[in-house]
Amino acid sequence: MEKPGEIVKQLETFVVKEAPSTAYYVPEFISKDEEAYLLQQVYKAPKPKWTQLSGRRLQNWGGLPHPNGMLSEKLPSWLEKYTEKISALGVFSGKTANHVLVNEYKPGEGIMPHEDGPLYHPTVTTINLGSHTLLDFYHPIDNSQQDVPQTEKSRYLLSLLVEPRSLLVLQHDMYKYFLHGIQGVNQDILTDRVANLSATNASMGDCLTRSTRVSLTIRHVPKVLRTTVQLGK
Ligand SMILES: O=C(O)CCC(=O)C(=O)O
Ligand SMILES: [Fe+2]
Repeated sequence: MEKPGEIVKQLETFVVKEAPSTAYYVPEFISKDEEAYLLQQVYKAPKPKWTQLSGRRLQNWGGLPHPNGMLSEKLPSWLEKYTEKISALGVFSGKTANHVLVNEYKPGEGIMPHEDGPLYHPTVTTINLGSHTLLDFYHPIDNSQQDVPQTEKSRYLLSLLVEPRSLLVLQHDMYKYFLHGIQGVNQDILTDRVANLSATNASMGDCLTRSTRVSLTIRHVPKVLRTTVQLGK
């Protein structure tokens, strides 16, 4: 048995050594059948479950994270299987993930560089479905560097190639210090800035065409309201 809060040994072998601390990249974390099943479940959700944003649409499962605490909702069993499997890797300090954000990106869509903020345990785990993407990492804006232009280009650090069926785990500086985003493009040309390239099926110089990608972003929200919802009272 693992001690609570300890990262399991198997996960340590998947650390991306070419990136700052800490990114784990696990190719083929789930099978093709599991991928098809998860996509089927995502697309079974009723239309109002989707929120359309600019550049992506999303489903929120588990409750809405809030500074005063999340009114937590039980996850559906098709997600619970994976929140439990991933939590058993020890990435949430012995706690179990209680929140899942499903993001869908069509080719050409993406997400602006951002931080995930203080409402979550500082670990994000992502199961990737349907298409690859490149997740790009950026230095935060440094206001003391007034003479150096602070553009996305100058702040860009590296990218991680996430392939379908892979698991990505980000902690420490890769979660807390660097910003992450996805460019809204149709194709990705792989350069030597793809830090996990040697752990993927791709090679330097490859041009990968995006199709629709669905990501399951699995996290732990520590602050939960201890409320029993009583209907009809
Ligand atoms: O789709 C992804 O992998 C990234 C999503 C993300 O950054 C977020 O939901 O905060
Ligand atoms: Fe994010």
